[in-house]
Amino acid sequence: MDYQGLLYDVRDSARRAPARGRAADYIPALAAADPDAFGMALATVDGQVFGVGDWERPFSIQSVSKLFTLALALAEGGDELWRGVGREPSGNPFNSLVQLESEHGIPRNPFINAGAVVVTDRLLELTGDAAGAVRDFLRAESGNPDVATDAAVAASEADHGHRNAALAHFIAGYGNLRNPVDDVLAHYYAHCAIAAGCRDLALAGLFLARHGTRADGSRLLTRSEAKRINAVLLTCGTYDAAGDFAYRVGLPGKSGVGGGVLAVLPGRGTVCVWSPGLDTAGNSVLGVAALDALTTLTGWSVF
Ligand SMILES: NC(=O)CC[C@H](N)C(=O)O
Repeated sequence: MDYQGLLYDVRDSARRAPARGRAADYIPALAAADPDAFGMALATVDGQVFGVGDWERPFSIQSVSKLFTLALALAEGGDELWRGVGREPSGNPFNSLVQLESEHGIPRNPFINAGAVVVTDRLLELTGDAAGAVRDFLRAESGNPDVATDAAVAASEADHGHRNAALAHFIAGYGNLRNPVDDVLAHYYAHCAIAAGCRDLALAGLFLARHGTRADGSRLLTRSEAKRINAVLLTCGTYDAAGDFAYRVGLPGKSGVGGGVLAVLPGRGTVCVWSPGLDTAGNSVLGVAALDALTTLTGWSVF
């Protein structure tokens, strides 16, 4: 398979998308990103990685981090996690408050902000350093020691984080946080504000394509846990656009408002694409277009 040629074809196809979207501006530190920038990396289960465009340039991983917090919290603490967070699509925007009250402070799934706050809380309880655990995992799997939190982005998030603070306090009001709200939010912002490139994220996501096995051959998750994370990614990983993402792309995937999307090709590899222009749901316009082109050209959808 000519992976490099495939990536060029996918990039050319994505670039024909009629719109570019807009960079997220509710986090001011992200607003200046060029909506036309584009990078893509494809990693294979044996650890080879191919790239096109700005595939090594670090960007703010934002909610792509939620995939790693979930995997690490399950690896450390097991199924007990699911007592505090559900596994159903929310059908609401990623930062919505509306379901929390009627559902008694148990967020719908780990990939909306409310759910990720709960997962961050559990990972903090289990490790003592939730953001550090995510950063260290990304470094280890990518082999890139430069993966780190961008302190300016984390501070910008905290300064404009009224919605997330409201979500976290609301959850705490129902007794579903075990650490002080401010500590949980600090770790949440710190893992969202990690800067990493498409190459790093594609390599770091490979454990999901390898059915739970890490780059060094050790096991992070059981085969069954990895399968389940892929299922939750497919149904909930792209917020209230998860149905459209399944329709167009047909892969488990996680997006972030920095413009990254990490998708899993089970048994085959991973793809990470980055372009900061977002659609109204908060997913990268060119990123989704590229993944659509990839699965259309190759037939690699899970369906
Ligand atoms: N969807 C996202 O990427 C949102 C993450 C962002 N850190 C927030 O809390 O709003």
